[in-house]
Amino acid sequence: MVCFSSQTTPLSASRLSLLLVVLALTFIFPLIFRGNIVDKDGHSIPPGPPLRYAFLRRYPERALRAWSRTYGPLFSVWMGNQLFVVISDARVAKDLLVSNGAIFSSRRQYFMKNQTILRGRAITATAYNDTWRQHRRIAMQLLTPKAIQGYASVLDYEAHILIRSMYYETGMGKYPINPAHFVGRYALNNMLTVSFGTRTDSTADPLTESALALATEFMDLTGPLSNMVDFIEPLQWIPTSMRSRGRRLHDGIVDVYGAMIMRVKARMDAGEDVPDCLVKTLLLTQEQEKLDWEDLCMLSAVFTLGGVHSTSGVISWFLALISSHPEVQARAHAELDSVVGRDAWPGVDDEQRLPYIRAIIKEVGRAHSPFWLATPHFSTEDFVYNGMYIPKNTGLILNCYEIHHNEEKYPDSFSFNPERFLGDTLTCSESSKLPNAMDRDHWAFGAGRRICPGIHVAERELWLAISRLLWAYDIHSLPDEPISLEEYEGESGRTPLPYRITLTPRHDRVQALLEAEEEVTLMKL
Ligand code: HEM
Repeated sequence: MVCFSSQTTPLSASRLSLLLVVLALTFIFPLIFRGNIVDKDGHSIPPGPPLRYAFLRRYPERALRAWSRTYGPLFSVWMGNQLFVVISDARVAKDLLVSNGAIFSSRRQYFMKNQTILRGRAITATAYNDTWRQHRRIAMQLLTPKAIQGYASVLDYEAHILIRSMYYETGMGKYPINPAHFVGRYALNNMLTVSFGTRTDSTADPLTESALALATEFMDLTGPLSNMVDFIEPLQWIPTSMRSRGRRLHDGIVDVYGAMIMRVKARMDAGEDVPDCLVKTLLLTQEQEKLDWEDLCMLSAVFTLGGVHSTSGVISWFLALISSHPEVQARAHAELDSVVGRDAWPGVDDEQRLPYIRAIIKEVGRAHSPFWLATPHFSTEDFVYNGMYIPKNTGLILNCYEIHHNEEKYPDSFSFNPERFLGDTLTCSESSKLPNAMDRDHWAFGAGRRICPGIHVAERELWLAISRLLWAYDIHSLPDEPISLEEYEGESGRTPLPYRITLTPRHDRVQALLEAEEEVTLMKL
């Protein structure tokens, strides 16, 4: 029984320190260690590491891989007060993100990406609601296979310019180059075409230069697990440099893309025949769709933010990998010579006839996905999966790194081996709809209702660039500059570290074709 007396005795020093320790532990413990949550039927959240984390800055995919080895294909990790479950198995990914897409298709409102930079817009930052449906529907008008036919000649032309600019820039194969600039401009021009019906000859155009700089800053600031400010709320109230960078990026997007929209509007107002593009669609339907100015700016930016680094990153990885795998390259050259020959280069219609080149592209996407953690989904209802509780408002991470290194599906998964995709005749989009998750080629484009809407155009871009680079060149690394395949840069989008290669024209027909095609008619842009 506890007695209270009016006569208090002073606490001894040792009791006081014990009390302080208890108090400190009561408040600090829950900040440091994981919490368990149990539903009304006693199901616990999936197991996971004992600590809470403020951020996982460098190579988060490696930490997730190690944890999945310990805790299994569905584990949980606390980032501050935010619970994430990490999906490291294709079957679990399909069960949750695809079959239960009605529950697992929202987005967490990250402080940096969603609240500060994109302000809940630009499709990718929008919660699973009617606005998201509306914005995605508008974007899809430009991204379906049928819509792509409308600008197919421009994609073809850009692939031509890519091969030709590399040809002359290397002095017809004499000098090495860093390909990043060339593939960056290729992907940028394709996205400028789809978004604004325009292109650039030089990335030195101030607006395009700014658009590229914004895309790079976006990648740097939006890693799903890399920003402490996303997980420690008090940091959001004070003026940190991260917060200022995020705000500057938001303003930059509105200014730069706003100016680009105004250019299109001026052309339309002047009665010019502006080609079909996202911004034309937005301007023509702005009233009917009730889109405000910020909607317009964010929607017009999203293809460049999402579709440049990613596509150019895959092509950069292709060039890095192919230089270090001469046997793969020799086989690709042999296939090209026997199927399309040397008088013409491969086009879209040749895709099914060149299974090895298709396999190379899929293998690059598997071995070096630009987004190892995809873009986290967010749950909008409580759910129990295999006896494990996934509460409403949980972030779901598609751990592509681990899924792409599943030895059952991809034996010897750390080696680059296109042969594993021979016999796969489906596009990535078709493959994502296969009933058996283990049959899907890879998960680089995400999953379920949020799957990358740019998948068709990205596949077309990759095909045109990679098949023609192989047709035109012998691609080599420099003897004294080995290319690192281990290291990455960028926080949310992975690209290889800078490297140089030589591109030696494979035969005389390369120059003949590049010069003959100089007259390629570019759509009136
Ligand atoms: C190789 C190239 C590309 C890769 C690997 C890629 C990958 C991804 C991934 C992983 C996601 C998240 C999917 C999810 O939440 O499950 C995504 C979303 C998105 N991507 Fe791509 N992407 C690529 C190219 C493009 C292109 C070319 C465009 C535009 C034309 C684009 C536009 C978008 C948009 C708007 C979203 C947000 C979708 C939403 O939240 O509903 N992407 N992409």
